[in-house]
Amino acid sequence: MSSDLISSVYWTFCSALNFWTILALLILSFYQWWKKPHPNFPPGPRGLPIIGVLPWMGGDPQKVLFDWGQKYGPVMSVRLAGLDVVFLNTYDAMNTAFVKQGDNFSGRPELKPACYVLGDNGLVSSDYGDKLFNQKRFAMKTLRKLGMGKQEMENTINEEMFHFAKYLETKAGKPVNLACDYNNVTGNIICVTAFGRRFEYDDPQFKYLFQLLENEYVADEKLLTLLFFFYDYVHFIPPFKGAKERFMNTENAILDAVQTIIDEHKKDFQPDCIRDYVDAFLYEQKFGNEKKYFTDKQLRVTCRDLFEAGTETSSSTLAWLFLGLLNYPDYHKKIVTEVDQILGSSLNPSMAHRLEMPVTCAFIQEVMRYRPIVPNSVTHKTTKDTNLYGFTIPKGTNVMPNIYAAHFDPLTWQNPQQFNPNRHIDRDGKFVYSPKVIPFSLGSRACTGEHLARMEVFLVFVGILQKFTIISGTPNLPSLNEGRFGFLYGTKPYKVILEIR
Ligand code: HEM
Repeated sequence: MSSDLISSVYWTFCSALNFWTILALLILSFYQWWKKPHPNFPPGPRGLPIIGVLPWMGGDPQKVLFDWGQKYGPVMSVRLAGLDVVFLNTYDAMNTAFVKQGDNFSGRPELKPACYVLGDNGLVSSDYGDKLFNQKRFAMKTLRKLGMGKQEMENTINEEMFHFAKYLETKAGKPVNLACDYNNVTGNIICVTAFGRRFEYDDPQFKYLFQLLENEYVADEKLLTLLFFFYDYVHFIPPFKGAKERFMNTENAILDAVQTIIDEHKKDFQPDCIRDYVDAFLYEQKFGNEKKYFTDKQLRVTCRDLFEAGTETSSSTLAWLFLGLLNYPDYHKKIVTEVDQILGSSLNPSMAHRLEMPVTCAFIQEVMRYRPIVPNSVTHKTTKDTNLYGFTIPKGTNVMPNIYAAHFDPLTWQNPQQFNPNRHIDRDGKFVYSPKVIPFSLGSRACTGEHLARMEVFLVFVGILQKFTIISGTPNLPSLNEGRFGFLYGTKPYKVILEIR
C-alpha cells in the first residue's frame, strides 16, 4: 500500500471518528438539557444545551429571574448550565419550604472551591445535621450572652459609633466615599464580639483584614467567582483558574489572620473569665459535653464566617440607606427632624427610641425591601425527596430563596416598584413591622446575626445623622435602581460631604 493510501484511510477514519464523537456529544448534551431531575419537577426556562440560561444572566440577573418568576409562578426551576436550580419566588413559597418543611430544605450544597478551604465547617457552608444544630445553638446562645439583642450590645455599638464619629470628623467638608469606611464600625463590632477587642482604624492587622474582604466582595471578578462556585469543571480554564486562585488565597489569608488571634487567646485563656466568642468556644472544647463538634478548624471557620457575614452585609445596608436619603430629600428632612426631636444632640441612640421614630423605621424597612443586599440569599439544598406546591423536588437539589422577587411580588405589595416608606406607616402614624420583608431569609438557615445587624443598622444610621449633616458629593448621584452585582448587591460608588452639626 502506498503511503498516500495509508494517509487517506487514516484521515477518513479520523473524520468519521470526529463526526461520531461530535454527534455523540451533541446527543448527550441535548439529552442532558432535555432531561429533568424528575418528570414532576417545577417548570421554568431551560435556555440552551450545555450553557442553559447563562447568556441571560449577564445584565441584571435579579430582574431576569423576577420576570421568569412572574411567568412560571412561585416555584420555578432554572437550568444554570448543567445544574437545575429551584427558585422560590414568593414569601409564601419560602415560608412553606424553609419554615413549614425546614428539615427538608435546609441543607447546603458543596460549593467548590469554598469546600476546599472551609470543609464542612463553620456556620454558613455547613450541611444540615447534628453538627450544624449544635453549632448554631451554641452560636445563638453565645451571641445572646455577649449582648446580642440587649443593652450591652447597644453600649458596644454606641461606643464604636463614638470612635467612628471622631474618624468621620477628619473627613468632614470634602467629598468622600464611605462605602468601605462603614466596615470600620461593623467590623469592630464583630471583633469585639468574637475576639474581645476593637482595633484602631489604622491598625495594620485590621486594615489587612479589610483589604482581604474588599478583594473578595468588591473585586471585579465576582461573576467569574460565582460561576466557579457552581461549576467545578471550569477551574482549569484560564480566567476561572486565576479567579479561583485569588479567591482561595484570600480565604486562606483571612483564616490565617483569624488563627493568629485565636492562638493569642489560647495563651491567656482563663475558664472563669469568658471574654468573647473565642473564649466561649475554647471553654466548650476543654470542658463541654460535645467536644467532638468543637474542633480548632470549626472555631477558625466560624470566626471567619462571623467576620465575613457580619461586616460587609451591614455596611452595604448602611450605604443603601444613605443613598436613599440623598435620593429622597423629603424623607431625609423628616428623619433628621425625628432624630433631633427624640435624640437631640447628646442622647445616645437606643433601640427603644424606635417606637418614637416611625419614619426612620419605615425608611429602613423600605430600603431593606427595595434593595435586599443578598437578593438570592445563600443556596440551600434539599435533604430528601420532597414535595412543594405539588411539584417533586428530589434530594440534593439546589434551592435558592429569591428574596428580591418576594420583595417585589405584586400580590403582596401595592406598586412594588415604587420606593415608598409610607407603606410601612399606619393611619395613626405608627410604624408597622412587616414579617414579609425578609432580607435575612427565613427558617433554620436564616441569618444568625439578624438581631445584631438590625441593631447596628439602626444605631449607626441615626448616630451619624445625629452628628453630621449629609450632602451629596457626587454630581451624578446614582438612583436606588442602580447597583453593583457580586456576592452582595451593593450601591454604585457615590460620595457624600459631611458637615459637623
Ligand atoms: C444587614 C445585614 C445582614 C444581612 C442582610 C444578612 C443576610 C443573610 C442571609 C440572607 C443569609 C442566608 C440565609 C439563608 O441561607 O437562607 C445569612 C446567613 C448568615 N448570616 Fe447574615 N446578614 C446580615 C448580617 C449578619 C451579621 C451581622 C452576622 C454576624 C453575627 C451574620 C451572620 C450570618 C451567618 C453566620 C449566616 C449563616 C447561617 C446559616 O447558614 O445557618 N449576618 N445572612
